[in-house]
Amino acid sequence: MRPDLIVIGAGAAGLSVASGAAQMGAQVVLIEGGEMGGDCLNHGCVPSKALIAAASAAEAMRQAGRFGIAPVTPVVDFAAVMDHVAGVIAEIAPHDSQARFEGLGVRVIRGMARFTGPREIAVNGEVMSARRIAIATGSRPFAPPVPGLAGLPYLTNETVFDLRSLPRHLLVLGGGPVGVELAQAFRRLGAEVTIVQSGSLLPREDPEAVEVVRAALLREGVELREGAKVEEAGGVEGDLWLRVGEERITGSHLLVATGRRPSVDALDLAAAGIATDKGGVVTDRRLRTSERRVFAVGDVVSGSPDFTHVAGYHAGVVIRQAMLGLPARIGALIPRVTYCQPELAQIGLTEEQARAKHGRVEVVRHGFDTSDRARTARETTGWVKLMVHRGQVVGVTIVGAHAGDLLAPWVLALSAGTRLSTLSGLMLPYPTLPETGKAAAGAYFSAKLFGNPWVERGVRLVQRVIP
Ligand SMILES: Cc1cc2nc3c(=O)[nH]c(=O)nc-3n(C[C@H](O)[C@H](O)[C@H](O)COP(=O)(O)OP(=O)(O)OC[C@H]3O[C@@H](n4cnc5c(N)ncnc54)[C@H](O)[C@@H]3O)c2cc1C
Ligand SMILES: NC(=O)c1ccc[n+]([C@@H]2O[C@H](COP(=O)([O-])OP(=O)(O)OC[C@H]3O[C@@H](n4cnc5c(N)ncnc54)[C@H](O)[C@@H]3O)[C@@H](O)[C@H]2O)c1
Repeated sequence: MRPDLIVIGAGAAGLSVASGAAQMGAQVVLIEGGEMGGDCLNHGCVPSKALIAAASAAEAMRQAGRFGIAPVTPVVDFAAVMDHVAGVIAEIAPHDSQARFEGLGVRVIRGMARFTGPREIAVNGEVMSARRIAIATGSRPFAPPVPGLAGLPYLTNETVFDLRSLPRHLLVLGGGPVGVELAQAFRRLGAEVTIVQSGSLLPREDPEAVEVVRAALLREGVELREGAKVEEAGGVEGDLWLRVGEERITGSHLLVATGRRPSVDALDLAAAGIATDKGGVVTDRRLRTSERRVFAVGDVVSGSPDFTHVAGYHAGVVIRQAMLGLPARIGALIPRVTYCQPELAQIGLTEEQARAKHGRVEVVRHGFDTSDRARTARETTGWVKLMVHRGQVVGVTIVGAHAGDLLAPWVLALSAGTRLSTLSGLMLPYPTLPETGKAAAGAYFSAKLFGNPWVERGVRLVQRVIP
């Protein structure tokens, strides 16, 4: 039988394409060369957020004094923490499992796939073709060509969640989202941690928001080495070093978190005539590759940011086209959250991007220190920042506790083109954190209304005429 669709890769992107297509009645073959669930379930979002949850429980014990509860230094059973992490993965795994997909009518093949022609795939010695193919092979951690690094027993996101004992001193090479989230988590669990970052921390994010995160990391004892060019790495297991200039930065373990590279090598895309560049598979905005009936989705797409929600969104774009024959293309609005504490969330343009694109931009910032709910929880660090161009919000940055959750109404507002006046006029329950976003929207108008001589003159006039 010739299937309607072959999906290569059973991570967030491939699983979403395969389940959607199968549930719409298509004949689907899903090929996975590693673990079902891919990076997000096994080595990415799920274990990292489970570790972060354990770490924040430990930190809450240290910080309990602000509530009148005796603060304690937590006794961390690291192996038990890692059991918790593994337990969360195991709880979610059935959703991504071979059994579930077979139950949906998908033929699941465990093996590495490669192209043998434009729409022909070989796996485990079997050659098959399909009307359409989706490449969903994701990405792998990338280690920079630092002399000496390749020979060291370093960790990546693929191995760090297998640790059974807490590193004494974790060196983290790379200060992007992986580095920052894991550095803080390990520090809170009791390790010494040093981040060594070539530029500044979280370089894609609003520098003012990053400053709030930086201050929190430093306060908690994470050592930061920004602007550090690592020239050499060396040492032996348990005693490793990174050389920056004349100085050796030492630690017991090394986590390399210096970015990702698309997983394309095993696919032999040249055999299919599918174009790639160093970012991955080249697609148009409909996610079609240079071979029009072959799509690419998720991390493997060149120029697309690596997020699970992007992978899921890509799947929808492909299913609409491949299953229903409807036109669909990817949009430009991609939210993102770094789950350090305080969290850092972004949708649309940052302040710098908004100024570069629109020139005249009004920026409104409202602090959580004005939120009664934040005060009750003693979590008043951070703010909501709105970038407004001609009355329309073009970007939102939130840094603070629960920033990721607080982003949701702004994702809707920016997607729907909601006017700021609608947002400032909302009645939100008191006391809740989203009130801070509403207050930021209100501040945009109050700056124009209060103390404005024209408004004052108008009010005086109205007061004279109304009974
Ligand atoms: C530590 C960490 C934390 C993260 N946290 C978040 C987060 O909080 N939120 C978020 O949105 N994103 C997060 N991400 C990013 C997220 O994990 C990825 O964007 C997402 O997993 C991409 O899914 P994918 O399906 O494109 O690729 P993958 O999950 O990489 O899946 C690709 C699959 O294809 C298989 N494969 C590869 N080549 C072949 C082949 N030739 N034949 C057969 N199978 C093949 C692989 O084995 C793999 O299972 C995190 C990433 C990391 C590393
Ligand atoms: N919360 C989330 O949604 C989340 C969390 C983790 C990862 N992710 C995704 O995974 C992707 C990969 O994350 P990442 O943090 O590994 O990559 P990244 O590319 O975002 O950050 C890596 C950092 O390492 C630095 N770096 C590179 N080479 C270096 C060197 N030789 N020495 C010192 N520093 C160096 C870079 O300046 C960069 O800031 C992210 O871009 C993101 O899309 C998302």
